[in-house]
Amino acid sequence: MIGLPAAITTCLFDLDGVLTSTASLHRAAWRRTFDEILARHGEGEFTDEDYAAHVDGRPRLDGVRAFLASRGLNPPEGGPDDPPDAETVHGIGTRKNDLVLRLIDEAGVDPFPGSLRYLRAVREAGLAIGVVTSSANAAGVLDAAGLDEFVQARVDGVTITTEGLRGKPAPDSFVACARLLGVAPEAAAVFEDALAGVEAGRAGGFGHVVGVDRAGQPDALRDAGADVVVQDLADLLEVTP
Ligand SMILES: O=P(O)(O)OC[C@H]1O[C@@H](O)[C@H](O)[C@@H](O)[C@@H]1O
Repeated sequence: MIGLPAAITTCLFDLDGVLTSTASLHRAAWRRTFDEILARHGEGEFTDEDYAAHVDGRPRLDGVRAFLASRGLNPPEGGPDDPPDAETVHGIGTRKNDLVLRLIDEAGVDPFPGSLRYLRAVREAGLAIGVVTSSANAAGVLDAAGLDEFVQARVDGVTITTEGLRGKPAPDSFVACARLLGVAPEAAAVFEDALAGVEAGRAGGFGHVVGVDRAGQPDALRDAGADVVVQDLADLLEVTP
């Protein structure tokens, strides 16, 4: 019993905040990075609402552009070789990445216990498993969390850049992972904690979209297109669809 419609043969999981608790580390690193910029421009602090609306679930540089634009700030693009102190989109992204890698290193990476139980149940039920994340750090996080053994296909921030995919909330990364696993979107379920990710699942025509509410925003997840909202993936083990 995995709490999914019978037509679903494949599960596509977001990583940070769905399988691992690293979402809070990303949010903390973004907050520190942006607060320093905002203070210099006389702007109010970066809030959880800012994170949910502009940054969560999106590729790194999209998050930099979208959030700063929401405060009327539009730094130059710069390039991937910009140093972390450069006031460019790339420099700011690198600054945040240095910070999040340090936080991940200090805190370590653990899967949510309920997510681990759910992954085991999904595998036992014979469904395919993919991971779809905007993070370019996914390989290291999956390895540190000990989750590699479950993952049959992965589309991450590196794939998004090298293949020129549009990031969430566009459905491209989920569609690419479904294609890698050889299934149509209607046969796949999407599991997401970010509003942008839920929107991507809905936009891609996926068969079932599960919103995972880690931030106290069940209504917003439903409004973004979640078919069902749970607090923890293990809640689905109790559900009769
Ligand atoms: O900076 P990274 O590791 O490539 O991650 C990009 C984004 O990945 C998403 O999974 C997170 O929700 C975002 O907070 C993060 O900004």
